[in-house]
Amino acid sequence: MATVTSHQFIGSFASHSPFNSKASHFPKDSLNLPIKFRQNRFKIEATTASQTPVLDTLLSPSTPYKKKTNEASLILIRHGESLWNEKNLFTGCVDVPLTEKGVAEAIQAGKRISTIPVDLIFTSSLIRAQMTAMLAMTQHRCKKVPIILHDESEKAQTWSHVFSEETRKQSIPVIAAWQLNERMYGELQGLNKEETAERYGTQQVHEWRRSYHIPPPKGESLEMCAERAVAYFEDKIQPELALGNNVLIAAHGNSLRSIIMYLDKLTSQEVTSLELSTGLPLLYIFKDRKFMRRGSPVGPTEAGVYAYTKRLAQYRQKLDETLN
Ligand SMILES: O=C(O)[C@@H](CO)OP(=O)(O)O
Repeated sequence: MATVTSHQFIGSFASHSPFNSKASHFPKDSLNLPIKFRQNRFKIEATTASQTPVLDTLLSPSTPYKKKTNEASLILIRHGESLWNEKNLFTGCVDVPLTEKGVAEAIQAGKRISTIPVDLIFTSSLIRAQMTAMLAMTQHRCKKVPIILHDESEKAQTWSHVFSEETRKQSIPVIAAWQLNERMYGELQGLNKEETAERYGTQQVHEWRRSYHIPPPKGESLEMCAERAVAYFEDKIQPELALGNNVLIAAHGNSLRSIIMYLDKLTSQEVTSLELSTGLPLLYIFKDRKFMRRGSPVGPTEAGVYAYTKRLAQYRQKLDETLN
């Protein structure tokens, strides 16, 4: 698989959001995704001169453009409870914020990962995932500032330029990608889950919610969701891990289920029983091109999580030395 440096990668992100004005003019395919994105699924786009300033702004020379190690951490966090989780409504791609409980969950998740290295953050384009990533990072002991990249236009790049090298070093780039969005729930969006089960039957609704192949009415099946979320992971996130960059992904129940299915090599049958709690971080180590699941870095198991790799233990020791 082709790899791409952080530099190329972030430069190529600008044109990938169907929610930006440029992208909305592209013709759509049967999934209502702009055809351009499907055709480019495995293609890494070259960086153009006009796409570089945001990257120059946010990635300092100390940020690795070249491989520095064969090991990297990958943290996955499902967003904290949203206002529609609280109301038990199908949410999908509807963009609703976190509840107070969701905010607390995101902060708690941040405490759990506060000594795991993070060089790069990916979120979906939905506010609940972005809030979760940002709130979690307020707890990180590295004290770096997560900064959302805005390269949807040349003006957005220029106007968000940071002029201090020192400040850049204290920043973590955040890339928002629609491909990591929650599965599009079609005509179920906004409906109450319990009422929908009463109307269509528990079995039918369970199949819509958890089966791999069966889509909800006019929505995406997990398989369709995986097609864009896993493709994005393989094309854009995995190359960063391969370069030794530590990555945090804040996304959604189903986009993360599809990514975990890929990481853990689950079958379409096994994934039906995979449930993710809101605000619970999961840690993977990417080493020698393999993903090793390390569970959730929390309380009693924390020592175990750190014991898994020398590199994590060293990072933590360095934080202790700097901050104590
Ligand atoms: O409503 C949704 O978008 C999702 C996640 O909250 O629901 P489900 O649990 O059915 O996948």
